[in-house]
Amino acid sequence: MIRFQSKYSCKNYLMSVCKNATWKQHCSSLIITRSNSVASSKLSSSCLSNKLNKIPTPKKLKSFLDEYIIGQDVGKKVLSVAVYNHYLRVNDKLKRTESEKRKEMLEEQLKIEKERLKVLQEDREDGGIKTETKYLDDTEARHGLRNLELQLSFEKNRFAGDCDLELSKSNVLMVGPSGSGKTLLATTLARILDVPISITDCTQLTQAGYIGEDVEVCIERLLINADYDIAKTERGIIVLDEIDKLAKTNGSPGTKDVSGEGVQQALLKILEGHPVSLTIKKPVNNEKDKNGNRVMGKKEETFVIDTSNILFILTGAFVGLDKAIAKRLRGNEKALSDNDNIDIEEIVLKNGSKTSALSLVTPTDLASFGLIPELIGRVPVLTALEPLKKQDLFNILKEPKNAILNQYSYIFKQFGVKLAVTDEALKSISQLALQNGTGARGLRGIMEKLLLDVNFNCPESGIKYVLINSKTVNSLKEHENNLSATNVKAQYYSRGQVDDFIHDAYEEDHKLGLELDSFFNITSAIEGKKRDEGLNSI
Ligand SMILES: Nc1ncnc2c1ncn2[C@@H]1O[C@H](COP(=O)(O)OP(=O)(O)OP(=O)(O)O)[C@@H](O)[C@H]1O
Repeated sequence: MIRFQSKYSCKNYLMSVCKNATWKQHCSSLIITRSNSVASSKLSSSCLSNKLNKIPTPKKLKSFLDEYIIGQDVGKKVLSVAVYNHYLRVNDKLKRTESEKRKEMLEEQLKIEKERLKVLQEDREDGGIKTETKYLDDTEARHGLRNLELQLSFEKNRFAGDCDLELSKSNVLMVGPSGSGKTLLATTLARILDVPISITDCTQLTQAGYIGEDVEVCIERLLINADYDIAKTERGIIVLDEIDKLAKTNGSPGTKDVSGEGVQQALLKILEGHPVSLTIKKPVNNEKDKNGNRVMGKKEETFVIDTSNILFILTGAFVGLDKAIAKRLRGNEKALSDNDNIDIEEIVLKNGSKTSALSLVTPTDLASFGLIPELIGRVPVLTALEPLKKQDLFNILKEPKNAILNQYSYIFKQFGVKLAVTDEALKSISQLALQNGTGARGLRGIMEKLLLDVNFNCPESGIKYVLINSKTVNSLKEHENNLSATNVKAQYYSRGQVDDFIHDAYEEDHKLGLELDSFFNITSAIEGKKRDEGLNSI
């Protein structure tokens, strides 16, 4: 913020520094109060427009993540710190640029004010005052000059001790089994920070010039998700999913690995931070067809996006990496299992605790897997997500803000059915998902199968309450290999059978029974009140 002593000096100054016409227009609309005039110049606010106003602390970020993501404590912590530091760095960079611009502006302004003071003094000596400077007196001009000098010296000393210090970029690599929450973590962070995000599947990418998508497509998607706002794009998050699929292959000598190593090479520049020029067709809806109907047209436009402030989060399951890590550690640690099953290897640490082998991943392991050292070097923050255990899967069904069970209960509520699922049933569902080895991703599929028949039967049928208990899940298990046999044994109740509904729920899940009891008590109390009020109003 720049303080000016008078509207005159402010307007004059802005006119002198602004070369482009729109700025001149802004200058004339500035509102300045004469006492302690503050020109909230749009010039400085434009510098700040791509700054995150308040970055939540790592602790706050983690507690936000806790509301949506079950387990993965280490991953959440690492990511919270990395993201916090990344945006501190982004803001610091912007503050420095802004400070440089301010210095230039203040220096220019000082020059102008000195000139003015000179003219004023000459006028006084001549005994007359020129019209254009009539409301500036000597004392005010001196005050203004002093104020500007103070501001300039503040700006000059602002980064005095740290002017050679440049914080380097910290992209993140997250390894972890499929369905453990890697993408969910990144998208939740973007939502908390209110920054745009794009997710690109690396298996679609190829080296420029070959059939497939060029690496720049990830920036193009981010730009689209940021509504073509360059400033917003430049502080967004890009997730490069399935990065492990880009591992170098030991193909026959002389053949080019255009979808593996070639893509890794192409990613280096954008990961490090470079301006990337994109020519894309931007939709414009101001075109009309020959019948006068408005149609969505497309206009080719070129955007230059600087990737230095974009946070890249690379994710991948790295199948087999856990076995390689366990093998490496076998000399000094004891690997629990040494078989080829789909379970992630666990390692017993010296202190006796167990951890997934993936959480002990090092850059060397990644290089042996097939990532090129230059890429690994550009992703200094490395973290691993743990395979989800049965209890985690159970919690995922029930606890997060966007819990799967809440989503289904809500759908059923839309067609007037109260859905209740016992804890025993949820445990059996978690067990099934664990056996499938698809992590939390499998939970939704199981729920879909389980509720298909119920969902088919209930709407507009007179059924008001549905109970899913362990018998229901067992009946699904019986039909496990038969996709057409969806006739699961759910319990259905009509409006008059609410007591049976609560009683059956109590039988398998006492807590659920209590919850239903109090739910129906409250509901009937509300209904009673509504009835009474209705009577009173008659
Ligand atoms: N830790 C978790 N807490 C809550 N929900 C989770 C968790 N992990 C996964 N989920 C659920 O599973 C779904 C799939 O998770 P996500 O896409 O994040 O997996 P991923 O690790 O990226 O898998 P992939 O490697 O296959 O892409 C999410 O939409 C979410 O509903």
